Amino acid sequence: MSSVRVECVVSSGFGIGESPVWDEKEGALLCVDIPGRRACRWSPGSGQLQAVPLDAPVSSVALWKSGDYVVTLGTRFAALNWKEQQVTTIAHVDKDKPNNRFNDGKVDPAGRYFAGTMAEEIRPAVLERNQGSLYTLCPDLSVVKHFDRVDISNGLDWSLDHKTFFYIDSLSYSVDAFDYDIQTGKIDNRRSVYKMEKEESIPDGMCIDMEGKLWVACYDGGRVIRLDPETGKRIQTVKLPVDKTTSCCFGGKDYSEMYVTSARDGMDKEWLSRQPQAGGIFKITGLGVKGIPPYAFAG
Ligand SMILES: O=C(O)[C@H](O)[C@@H](O)[C@H](O)[C@H](O)CO
Ligand SMILES: [Zn+2]
Repeated sequence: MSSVRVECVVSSGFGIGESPVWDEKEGALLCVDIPGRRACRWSPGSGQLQAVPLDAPVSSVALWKSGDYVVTLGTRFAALNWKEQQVTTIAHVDKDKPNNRFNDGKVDPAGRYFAGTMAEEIRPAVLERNQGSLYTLCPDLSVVKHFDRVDISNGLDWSLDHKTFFYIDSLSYSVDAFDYDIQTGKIDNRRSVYKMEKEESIPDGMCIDMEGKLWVACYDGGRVIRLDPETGKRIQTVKLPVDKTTSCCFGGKDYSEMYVTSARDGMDKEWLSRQPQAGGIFKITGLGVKGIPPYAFAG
């Protein structure tokens, strides 16, 4: 058994840190601060955290074949030119729902950008229910809506054979699977593959490893858990020193390290004084399993 080590690598408090993505070309970790309205890039070499301020809550960031990034910003899909700090709107969703915003998003193995929406929260996990939908931004820049009546659209990833799409609507306390058609990007046959245990609290961001197992960040659970979607069993738990763990991805050399984002919003003074690293970014080493590189938007 390798020895698992958890280290706080960025302590500058993210309101809600989210959407960690390893940018291999830059050797850096991308992520966002949703209420802080900034897209961030952290370089392990220099330890430098760069940030691009944006004009709306930014909930996910993805690589783009063009060399720019794509982000979900408010209820828009947008292009982000990092160097020029310039944002261009690509498409607009939920136009009839002014209180909505995008939440988590990720690119599928064919280069489609999947992202879902939710009503803005009154406080963590408290919001108007059923307001969200799941969307895809296709490489031809058209948008497809898969379904609505989502509470908090969250973690997503695809099986290694691309035949299954995994998805989390946080307030269902379940990790779900759909049949996935990589040719068309269509999803079908929804079922639950894991029900959260009480102490695991709310399922949030998620990623898959090289063995096809799922890692889920547990919001208010202070941990990431490794699940076998075939058996529906939890295989491993890694605890973190903060309760509001929001998402995870693999990165670093050969995708052998895991990065975990966290949030500090919704914590009072006393809670924050017990968990001063809340809102930080954590690196986990020694997991003994690697991840896979993120896909880039093909538009
Ligand atoms: O990180 C996210 O995905 C949301 O934007 C957060 O708001 C939390 O998930 C939510 O509060 C937990 O239920
Ligand atoms: Zn999330």
